[in-house]
Amino acid sequence: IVGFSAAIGNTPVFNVSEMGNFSDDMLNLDTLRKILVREEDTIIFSLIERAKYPMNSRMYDERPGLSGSLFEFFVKESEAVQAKVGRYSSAEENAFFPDNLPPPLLPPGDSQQVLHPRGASININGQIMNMYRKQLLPLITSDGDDGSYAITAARDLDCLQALSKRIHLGKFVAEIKFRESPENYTRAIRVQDKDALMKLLTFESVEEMIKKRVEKKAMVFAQDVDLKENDNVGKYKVNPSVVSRLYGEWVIPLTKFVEVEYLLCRLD
Ligand SMILES: C=C(O[C@@H]1C=C(C(=O)O)C=C[C@H]1O)C(=O)O
Repeated sequence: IVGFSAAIGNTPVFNVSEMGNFSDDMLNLDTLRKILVREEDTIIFSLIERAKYPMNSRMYDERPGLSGSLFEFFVKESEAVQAKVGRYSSAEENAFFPDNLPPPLLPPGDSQQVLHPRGASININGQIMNMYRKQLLPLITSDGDDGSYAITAARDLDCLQALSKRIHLGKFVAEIKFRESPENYTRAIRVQDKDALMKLLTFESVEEMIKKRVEKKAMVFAQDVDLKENDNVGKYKVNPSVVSRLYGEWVIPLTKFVEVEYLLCRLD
């Protein structure tokens, strides 16, 4: 069952997996883009929270007896409990360790299938984990180890889940674009032309706006707030240009990668 739930402010936009109240006229690019804009806040705040702690790299080292690192153990166990409460019954949620997850305790509600079933199973969390650990973390944390592994792992998981959700929402974006222009997409899908698909789904002006907006948001969210004027100008908990780079180099390209992968199997 492939559901989808999201909200803007207090207004649910899609709440399919829980309520089954999806209607086709709610699935449009405008609405989805508003959801992506709101996800920017979640991503930036989660980065700010992680940046409170140093790198804590020992947490990511293999531990004898754990068959992996302390961090992997934390993510696997957290995902197992979240699976039981139904997290992965929503189509925008993908696990980082999807094998052997326990079933939900409650059966998923009646839910409308929005995505093509083949595309629904696309999961690029391996790539997201790699980017996050190897490239992003060193840019937002200081060197060092303060031993606070439980909280650091929890903050990492918040960042990873926020990034993963944003990037995998690309499947819904792709489905909408396909429905809005089926002839053009069908032509490219039939010959499996990835470059043509990439060109069709790309809106450069939207991407430019996003990169500027997330930098501006980071300047607002990551500043130290003080009652004295101008005391903290230029001091940020997370560097705004890193946030813009995160979007330009990783978040947007990976979202588009998901869109292309989804479209390639849209007609299977
Ligand atoms: C997500 C979309 O598709 C593409 C990817 C974008 C993104 O990841 O933010 C933005 C514009 C498009 O090039 C979209 O059109 O909104």
